[in-house]
Amino acid sequence: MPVNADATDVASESEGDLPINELFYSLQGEGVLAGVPTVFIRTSGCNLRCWFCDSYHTSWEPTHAWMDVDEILAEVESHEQCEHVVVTGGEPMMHTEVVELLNQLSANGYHTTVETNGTIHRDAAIDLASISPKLASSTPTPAKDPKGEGEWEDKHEERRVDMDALSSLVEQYEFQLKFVVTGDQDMPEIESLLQRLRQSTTRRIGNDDVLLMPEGATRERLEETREATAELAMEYGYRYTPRLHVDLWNDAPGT
Ligand SMILES: C[S@@+](CC[C@H](N)C(=O)[O-])C[C@H]1O[C@@H](n2cnc3c(N)ncnc32)[C@H](O)[C@@H]1O
Ligand SMILES: Nc1nc2[nH]cc(C(=O)O)c2c(=O)[nH]1
Ligand code: SF4
Ligand SMILES: [Mg+2]
Repeated sequence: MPVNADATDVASESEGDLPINELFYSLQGEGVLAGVPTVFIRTSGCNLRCWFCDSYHTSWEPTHAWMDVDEILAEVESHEQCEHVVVTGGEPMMHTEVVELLNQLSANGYHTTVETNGTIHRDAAIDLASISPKLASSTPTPAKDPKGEGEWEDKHEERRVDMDALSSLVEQYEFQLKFVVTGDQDMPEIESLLQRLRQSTTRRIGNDDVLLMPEGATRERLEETREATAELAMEYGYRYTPRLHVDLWNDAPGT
C-alpha cells in the first residue's frame, strides 16, 4: 500500500499496528552477529533519505501492509528453529508501536537487534542496538537523488546526526556503530563523530565497537568498494563487516 511521499510520520491505520514492508527468514548479513539465522521484520517509513538506501520501498517510495504485534509474533514463531530477530526498516524507531513489539519478542525469549540510523532513542527490550549513523556522503544532493532533484537534501542534512539520541542509545544498550563507507573521504567525519560521542558519554566506545561496512546494494557495486573499506579498517584499527547477504543473494528481496 503506497503512502504519502514524505512518509516520515506514517499514521497508524488502527492503534497498535505497524507498517510492515517485509518479514522474512535469512542469515544476519552484517555486523557482529553476521551468519546467525534470523527473522527480519522490516518496517516502512524513514525520517532520512540516503541516496544509496538499499530499502528504497521503505524510504523513497514506502509500501507496506499494516500488522499488529500478535500477527507479527505469529509469523516470527512460524520459523521454529530461529532464536534471533532483527527489527529494521526504514527507520524502525520512528514508530511508537515498535516498543511493544520488542518487549513482546523479548518476553517470548528472542534475542532482539534493532537496526537504526541513531536519530531516535526509545526505551525498549533491545539486546543489540545496531546503530548506523549517516555521514555527509549519504546526503541526497541533486546529483545523487534517486528520485527527484535534491528536495530531501536539507532535511536529510539537518536530521542525520543527533548526538543526544546517539549517546542515549550507547548508554542504555549493547551496541555496534556501523558506518557505511563510500571511500577514504568518509574517515575524517567518522573520526570526529566518534570523538564527539566519546566526549558526550561515560560509556566506553572501543575501536572494536566500530564497524566499517562497504557501500553497495549489489555484488557489482561491492566489488568496487569492499577492498578499499577493508584496508581502511586495518589502517584505522576498526572492524570490517561484510555484507554477507549481498555476497550470497545479491539484491534479491526477502534476503
Ligand atoms: C536499510 S537500513 C534500515 C535501518 C536504519 N534506517 C539505518 O539506516 O540504519 C539497514 C542497514 O543497511 C545499511 N545500508 C543501506 N543502504 C546501504 C548500501 N547501499 N550499502 C551499504 N549499506 C547500506 C544501513 O546503513 C543500515 O546499516
Ligand atoms: N540478510 C540480511 N542481513 C541484514 N542485516 C541488516 C539488514 C537490514 O536491512 O537492516 C539486513 C538485510 O536486509 N538482510
Ligand atoms: S536511514 Fe536507513 S532506511 Fe533511511 S534512507 Fe538511510 S539507509 Fe534507508
Ligand atoms: Mg538490508
